[in-house]
This record gives sequence, C-alpha cells and structure tokens, in this order.
Amino acid sequence: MSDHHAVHVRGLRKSYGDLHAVKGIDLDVAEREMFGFLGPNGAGKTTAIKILCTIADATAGSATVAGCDVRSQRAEVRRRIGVVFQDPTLDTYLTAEQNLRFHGELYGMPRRLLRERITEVLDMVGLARRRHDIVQKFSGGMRRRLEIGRGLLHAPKVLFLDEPTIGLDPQTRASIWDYIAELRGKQDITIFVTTHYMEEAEYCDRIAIMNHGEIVVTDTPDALKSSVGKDRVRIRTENDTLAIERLRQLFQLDAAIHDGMVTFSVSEGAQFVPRLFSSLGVAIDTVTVTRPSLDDVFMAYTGRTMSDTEQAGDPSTFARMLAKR
Ligand SMILES: Nc1ncnc2c1ncn2[C@@H]1O[C@H](COP(=O)(O)OP(=O)(O)OP(=O)(O)O)[C@@H](O)[C@H]1O
Repeated sequence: MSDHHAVHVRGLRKSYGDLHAVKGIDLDVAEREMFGFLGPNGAGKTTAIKILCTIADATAGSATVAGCDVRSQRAEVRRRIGVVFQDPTLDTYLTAEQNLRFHGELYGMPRRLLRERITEVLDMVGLARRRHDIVQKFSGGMRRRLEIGRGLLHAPKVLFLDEPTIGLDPQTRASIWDYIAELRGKQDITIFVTTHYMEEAEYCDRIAIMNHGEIVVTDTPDALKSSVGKDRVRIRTENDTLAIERLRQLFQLDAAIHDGMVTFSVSEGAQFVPRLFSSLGVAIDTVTVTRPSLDDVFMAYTGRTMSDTEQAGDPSTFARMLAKR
C-alpha cells in the first residue's frame, strides 16, 4: 500500500534509446527510514532518483513519493520532497541566508515562516554563525551542508540526497554523515540517499544494491553482511597449538596461525566470543572479530568489487565526463 510508504515503486523503467538505464525496479521505503541506493557509476541510481523527484519521466512503471504519484501529481510531489543533487547549485556570490531565502521564495513560503525556518536549518547544519557570509568563502563540506539545509527548508517529507559526499575528503564526508544521521533524530523525515562509497551505506537502515539498472538485493547492512559469509575471529593465546587443537575438538572449527594470531571463521563471531572464553581452557590475551564488509556483499551479489567496476572505466561514465566538458 503506497499510503504507508514514503516511496513506493513498481516496475520502473527508463530507457535512453537502446540504453536501458533502469530495468524495471520495485522498491518500498518506509516512512522515517534512511534508505541507501548503492552501486557503481552508471548503475542507474541518479536516473531512478530523477524519476522519483519528477525531473525525468519513466519509460514504464509507477511510483509514488509521500503518497503522491510522480506522473500525475508532480506539483504535490515537489512540495513534499527536498533534493540535493551531485552538482552544486548554490549561488556562491550570495550569503548563506540569501541562498536559503531565494529558495524559500521560490516555494512560496510566507515571509515570517521563512525567517524562522532559515534560522532553524542553519542551526541544524551547523552554519548559524556563517549566516551572513558569502558562500564563496565556504569550504566544500560547508557548502554541502548548506545545500542539505536548503533541501530541508520547506520541511519536506522525503529528502533525496544524490551522492551527498562526492568529491569531499574522508573527514568531511564523515561529518556530513553525522549531520544526516542527526537530522533523523530531529525531523520527521524519510531520507533516500545514493552513494558509491561502501562504508557510507553502513549509515542506512536498509540498502538496495543496484547494478546495470537492476536492484540485485535489498536488506539491512547487517543482514546483507551475514548473508555472504562468516565473521573472522583472531585470538592471541598463551598456547596457540593447544588453542587450535581445542577449537577443533570443542567447536569443530578449522583454525590456523596468520600474522602471529590464531585465526578462524565462524557465524555470529561476537556471540561466539563469550563461549570461547568460557570453554577454550587456554588463556586468551586478545581477540578481534571482523565482520564481512559491504565490499564482500557487493562482490557476492554482482561478481565484482566496487573498485573493479570503477577501474574498468565504465564507458558511459567516460562519455558523460566528455559531455560535461
Ligand atoms: N540523459 C541521458 N541520456 C543518455 N544516457 C543517460 C542519460 N542519463 C544517464 N544516462 C545513462 O544511464 C545510465 C545510468 O546512469 P545514472 O547516472 O543513472 O547512473 P548512476 O548509478 O547514478 O551513476 P553515478 O554514480 O555516476 O551518478 C548510464 O549508462 C548513463 O550513461
């Protein structure tokens, strides 16, 4: 039922001539969920988001956003969404406040409400003290935060963020995600975000992995990681040979020494550790548990790693780069 979903998509397709960018995807995003669209360049993420934001028309299929049909209720959808796209769209010669005011006026927000909301969102994205500074003086991270604030100005039900951290350094990326995560605590909002950074998908409640225009799997990051394999446990013990022997006897686990530590794979590693301590009968000095990464997940579902797909030089991406020049 679309009424109970912030985003409800069935059989969505988009073709550019012979190129099938989105090949009939189904998707449900719950209200207040942080939902991630993950995939390499050219997977079709931006195309799908553009359709949901009413910027592009679908070739086939249906979609509702905040309960409104993206085809027949465009204006209603637009009023209910906030959008932050990859390409910066701030007026750098205007101040932070002027950028926000301009946007609010475009949305026909009443003057008093607009003044209050500008104060609120600048506070929310940590730019209250830079309100009257021109954007030209802002760092990349500050600009992106201002764009996110602008996307929130008219109190949207659903916020779409297309690669919100692209081109930013790792530290700034982490701080942008902190702001996004904080937002959820403060606002009654659904966040739909695309990224091709695996580690960023960890922030999402659920993620859909998109590849070649199709959604190959949708689940929570934890469930996806559990689905692809076991955790790796490494222990340093008083007597490694005995520890290996006991692991085999007690738990039927095949352990070996790697980098000076007894290493083995087991499901639910964190839950296994207490049993290990209580039953092994060999003193353990240190223990580390490593979960499978989302890179492992991507590999399992697509047969290649994210970096493989980027290094292979997706010709469509290259064509777009040329087109942008
Ligand atoms: N306007 C367009 N005309 C023709 N082809 C397009 C157009 N927009 C996108 N494409 C193609 O559709 C495919 C999907 O592109 P899309 O931008 O949706 O991918 P993406 O997953 O968002 O990638 P990125 O991470 O690079 O943004 C690509 O092959 C791309 O070249």
